[in-house]
Amino acid sequence: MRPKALFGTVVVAGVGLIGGSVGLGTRQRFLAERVVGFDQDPAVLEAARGMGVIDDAQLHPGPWLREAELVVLASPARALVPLARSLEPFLGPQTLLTDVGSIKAEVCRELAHLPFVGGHPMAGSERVGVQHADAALLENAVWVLTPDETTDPAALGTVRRFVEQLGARPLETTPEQHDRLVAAVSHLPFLTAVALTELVAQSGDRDLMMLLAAGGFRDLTRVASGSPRMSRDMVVGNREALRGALAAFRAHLGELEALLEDPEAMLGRAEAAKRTRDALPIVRRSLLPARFEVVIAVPDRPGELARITRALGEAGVNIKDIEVLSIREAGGAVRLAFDHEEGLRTGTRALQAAGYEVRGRG
Ligand SMILES: NC(=O)c1ccc[n+]([C@@H]2O[C@H](COP(=O)([O-])OP(=O)(O)OC[C@H]3O[C@@H](n4cnc5c(N)ncnc54)[C@H](O)[C@@H]3O)[C@@H](O)[C@H]2O)c1
Ligand SMILES: O=C(O)C(=O)C[C@]1(C(=O)O)C=C[C@@H](O)C=C1
Repeated sequence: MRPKALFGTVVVAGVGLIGGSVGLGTRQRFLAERVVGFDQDPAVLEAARGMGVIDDAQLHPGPWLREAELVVLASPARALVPLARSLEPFLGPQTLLTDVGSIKAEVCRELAHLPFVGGHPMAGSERVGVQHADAALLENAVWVLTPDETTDPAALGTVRRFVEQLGARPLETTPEQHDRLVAAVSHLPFLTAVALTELVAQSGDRDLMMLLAAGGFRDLTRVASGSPRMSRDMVVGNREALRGALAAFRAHLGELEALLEDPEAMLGRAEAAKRTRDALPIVRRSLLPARFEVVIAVPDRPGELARITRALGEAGVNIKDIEVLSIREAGGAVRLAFDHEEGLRTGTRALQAAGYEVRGRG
């Protein structure tokens, strides 16, 4: 009784923090019949399979790729184009490609001959690798899509639907506009974090400074704990836009230094900064707490919600919260939260007995 998925086979190429989160979201929300993970590291693939991030694993490109309807490229940015080139000879005529890389102009230019739609989820964490993958990372995140004049509108529509069904919010820009915007809001913050950590690491008072570092230093340097290779690729790959942002930032620092002699003017700047920071939109990652939750595939038929609640009610399981994740033509997915471990176990059994396919939020 599982509704037809959006895709047959989805391939995630590069099963790290972001690729793993895409794989988890795709599986948890029943967006594909099968998720195949492709990575250069066999240990990553083994972990991904163990965590339920992927259904199958592949270490080398090959004829298995012909089945793919969607390939999500999720390696560090400098490897994205070579990775796509290594997969290209094996792709079927129906295969659509997208990516999650932090820079867009170069990858969109180099892959313009393919059915490719550039993408970048504006979400992540300072953690590295598939073991930290979490589908909730992508929920409610702005996900930039960067079509250009070579992009097929139907391909763009398909990738937009995929992103929406993962729970993210697609937003379109050109590849060049994307790279200018993220230079200021993502890449410059990373370089600032590196500079701040260097300042402390190279100080004669390093050990004392590390002890005194409270929220200010920790919040401002958090992204320095992310994948060094991912971050290096991101800033080096966007160096032109980043140079402009760095020049502007240096000018701001210079002005602020001068205002150390002018307390009133400094107060004005601090007040303006507070207004800007406080106006950042609040991102609601998930409606429900991730503990004691399941997602079930629900066919589009009258009375389905009543069947679900009856099955759980008869098993004596209390539903703590319920959320409709996606509604597709043939049905969708519903997330259910229970009070405790026992509710989760009994609820899962009752839903399976009623014929539903149940997935954990793992
Ligand atoms: N980390 C973030 O916060 C974040 C947020 C948004 C987008 N991104 C983008 O997502 C992509 C992945 O970043 P991540 O943080 O998940 O990195 P990660 O280091 O956690 O994972 C990268 C994975 O790619 C694999 N890999 C590397 N080269 C490969 C190749 N040639 N072929 C196959 N697999 C390969 C690695 O083994 C690893 O499993 C990057 O392009 C990055 O710019 C990252
Ligand atoms: O660590 C986080 O919270 C992030 O969202 C990471 C972050 C960012 O700079 O904001 C890092 C790189 C990406 O391309 C997108 C997001």
